Amino acid sequence: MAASHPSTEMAASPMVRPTVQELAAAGAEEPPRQYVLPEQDRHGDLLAADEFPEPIPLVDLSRLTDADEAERLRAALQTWGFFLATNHGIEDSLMDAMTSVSREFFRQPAEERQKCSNLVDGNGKDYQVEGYGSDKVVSDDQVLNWSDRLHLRVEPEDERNFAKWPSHPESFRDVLQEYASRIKKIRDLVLRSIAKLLEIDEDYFVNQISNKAPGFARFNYYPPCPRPDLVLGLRAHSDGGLLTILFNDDTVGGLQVQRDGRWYNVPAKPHTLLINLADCLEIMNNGIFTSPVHRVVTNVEKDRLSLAVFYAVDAETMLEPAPGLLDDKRPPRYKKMVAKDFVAGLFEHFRQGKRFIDTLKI
Ligand SMILES: O=C(O)CCC(=O)C(=O)O
Ligand SMILES: [Fe+2]
Repeated sequence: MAASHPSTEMAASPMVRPTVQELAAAGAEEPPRQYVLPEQDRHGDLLAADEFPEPIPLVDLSRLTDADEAERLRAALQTWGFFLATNHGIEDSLMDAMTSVSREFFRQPAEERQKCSNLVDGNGKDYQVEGYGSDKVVSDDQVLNWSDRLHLRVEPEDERNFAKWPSHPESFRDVLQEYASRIKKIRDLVLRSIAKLLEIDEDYFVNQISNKAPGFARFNYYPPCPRPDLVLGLRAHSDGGLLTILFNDDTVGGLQVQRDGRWYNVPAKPHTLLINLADCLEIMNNGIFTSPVHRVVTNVEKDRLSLAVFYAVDAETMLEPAPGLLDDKRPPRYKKMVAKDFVAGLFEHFRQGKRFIDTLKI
């Protein structure tokens, strides 16, 4: 089942337990039972998903002012809710540096990684939103994801908490800061282009992002798994915020997207960015473009890394369809809700394997 997964995580009382990376390194033949999906949710093997149908939704960001490229964006969003961005202006060298510092972080010995732990005082009872760790256990019947992550706030800039940012490799901080400042521009370009497609004020969505609105970088690390047929690297979900910019491993597949009840392997291309709509933007555009449900499967041999940056709105923002999209013939399709209540609902629904946005549909 699909859930909306928030960019921040549930406050809870986790048990101290090995990270998935440590489990994988220990070489067990079977994943521990907490990771094993109920039978009806298993996905057989990687072939359970179809190959991605042509054409792959590629959008050239340097040409978005051209009508034909804007139409490609519309087609991609209508069909998939995401696209692969080319000519986004970030040099290959910066993207390669981002990959390399991320890899280096996860390659360090566990004690080094734990210096960024999200557990408060390492006591295993309290944890903070930012930092390194795996899923938090909040109930006995929770099915855990076969992945670990490093979760860091990148927006607003003055709320970056460098105490949680890795100090090794040394360049990590500079590279992430540079990358974050570059993709923020891409965020605004894409939000403006979407508003234009919808024929509303070009700045409508950008203006929903106040200077307090959070942006989180989430480095996902998926270790190899001895039984990829039994687990998911990341359970089916849609992203809870406004827009997500994903920098995906182009050498190891695993991301799948759902359309009309079927799963498709999402293609990855070197040095492209995958940009997807998230739930709050689905509400704001009154469901014309929807937030895609996706998941990650693992494989026996290779580890996989991705970097998702989630852009959200400020807690006090009212989530509602843009007034410019409503008239007698186009009534609102979603109930209004303050963003902080939406985020609170996300947590609970994600835990239950449901999408909170579905409960707002009129
Ligand atoms: O690892 C991926 O490709 C996707 C990650 C993702 O969906 C997420 O972090 O929300
Ligand atoms: Fe996601």
